[in-house]
Amino acid sequence: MLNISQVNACYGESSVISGLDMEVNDHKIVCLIGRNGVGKSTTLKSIMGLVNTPSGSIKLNGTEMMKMATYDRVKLGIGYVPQGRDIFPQMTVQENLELGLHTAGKEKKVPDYIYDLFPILPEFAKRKGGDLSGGQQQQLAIARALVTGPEILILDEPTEGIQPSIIQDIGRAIKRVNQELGITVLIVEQYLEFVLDISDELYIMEKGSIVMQGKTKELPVEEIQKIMTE
Ligand SMILES: Nc1ncnc2c1ncn2[C@@H]1O[C@H](COP(=O)(O)OP(=O)(O)OP(=O)(O)O)[C@@H](O)[C@H]1O
Repeated sequence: MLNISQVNACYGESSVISGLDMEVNDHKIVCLIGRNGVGKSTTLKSIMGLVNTPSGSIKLNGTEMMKMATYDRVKLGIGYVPQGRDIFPQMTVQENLELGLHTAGKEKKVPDYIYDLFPILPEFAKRKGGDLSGGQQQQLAIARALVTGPEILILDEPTEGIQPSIIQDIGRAIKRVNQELGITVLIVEQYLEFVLDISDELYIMEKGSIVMQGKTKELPVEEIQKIMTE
């Protein structure tokens, strides 16, 4: 379980997140939503140790991560796909995946289930990452995070810049990762329809704080729509 308690995060003097509390329960798909600029990406960066977090606690299965380097958080069991995906465009699909293995200090072989989840990857193994479409790059980025063998997979806006038919494929792959591999998933998203379809639990953020949370099926959709568009 991932526990975030009373976390503050800032860029220089400017505080972006204050007193944030979140729990991501094992084997669930949890989404964090909210309008542009409310602090969703900063929340994920706080979990990964990529932003200054002067106070609070972030624990994975009881282990405090606040003072850990990003590399050690990955080793502890967190896979992270940043916004924009960060694929290395000049490296091949295969090389991008091997880089993921290297990050986790794991053996040199990409597990077969990765290719089963994303069949385009073996097909395009020798293509440069930069030559793939947005949807294909997203699949590669998720696969690269999965080869580290994470307990929890964190995705920042996986549907951004991807055409609707491919969004469905990505949604299906994320559900399989969750259901078949038992990996917990935390997603930051703006695309409400996708979120309502995929998530078990939702957190809604406004100006650096959580304003609503609960089981997706039990939350008032109209109120959420209002928060997202106001
Ligand atoms: N590197 C940075 N330096 C200074 N301010 C930043 C930096 N990154 C983000 N911010 C500011 O922090 C606030 C929260 O940004 P954040 O990216 O976390 O929001 P978000 O909810 O993920 O929005 P979006 O959907 O646009 O990605 C915004 O006001 C943003 O301008």
